[in-house]
Amino acid sequence: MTKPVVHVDHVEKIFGRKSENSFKALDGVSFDIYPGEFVGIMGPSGAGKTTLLNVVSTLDQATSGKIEIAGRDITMMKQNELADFRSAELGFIFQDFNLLENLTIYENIALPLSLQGVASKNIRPLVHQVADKLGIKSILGKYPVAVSGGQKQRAAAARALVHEPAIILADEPTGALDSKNARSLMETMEHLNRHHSVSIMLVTHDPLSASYCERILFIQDGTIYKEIRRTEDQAAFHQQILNVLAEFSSLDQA
Ligand SMILES: Nc1ncnc2c1ncn2[C@@H]1O[C@H](COP(=O)(O)OP(=O)(O)OP(=O)(O)O)[C@@H](O)[C@H]1O
Repeated sequence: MTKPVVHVDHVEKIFGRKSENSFKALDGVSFDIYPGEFVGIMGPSGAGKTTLLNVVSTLDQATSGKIEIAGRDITMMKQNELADFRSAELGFIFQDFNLLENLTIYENIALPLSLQGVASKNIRPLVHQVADKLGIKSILGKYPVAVSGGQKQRAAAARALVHEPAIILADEPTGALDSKNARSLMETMEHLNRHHSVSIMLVTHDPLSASYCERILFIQDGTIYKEIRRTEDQAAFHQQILNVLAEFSSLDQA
């Protein structure tokens, strides 16, 4: 049987030490993401989405439970091991692009490889290949200030992918884009997932972005409230997502 690329097992995250001030942001969350899956994480504000992304991405530590990525238990790793693991196995796409302004788009995309000590002659074909996949070959020599928001986010996606990580972790990647660029980025992510088997975990508030996923986990009060899978076309899935979000707002009003 295929092993999951992300295995989250009864994870808890408690903020604060003293019992009167402590807050359980994740309360026994378990799920798997299999290689080549495109999974969305949704839920109301304060539900625990960012906390979940932070513990899966090794940026924060779970209080208890186990998280395995690409078969390695990240909850047992030391800080220096985690840094190496993160740069080899994870690709990040954030809302605000996080491109370095004083590096060209080429240099930004090459960064994860340079940090891993890949020789520059080997970097060039890899950057060109990923830029080609994302349709940004023509802007490789430009600086971030000289390209559009949509191109910046494609460059950030290329940087996340260039070292072929086990999984891409995306946090509101369309949050700073207009609707045309948002749609285009999501179509590209869907293409990368379907045709290049890139595994993606996407945290988003946006039902339209989420409708590009194959499966959505809805989080409420630190637990998985519901899981839905795309079985029909995207428009029907979009409607299904809106229906679950409506359940949340009726819970809020109850
Ligand atoms: N460092 C912290 N210390 C204490 N409580 C925290 C901390 N970080 C988050 N929380 C609390 O944990 C809960 C979950 O927060 P989290 O940021 O994961 O929610 P979210 O679902 O990502 O929300 P949003 O959609 O608004 O970004 C919230 O109640 C938040 O106040």
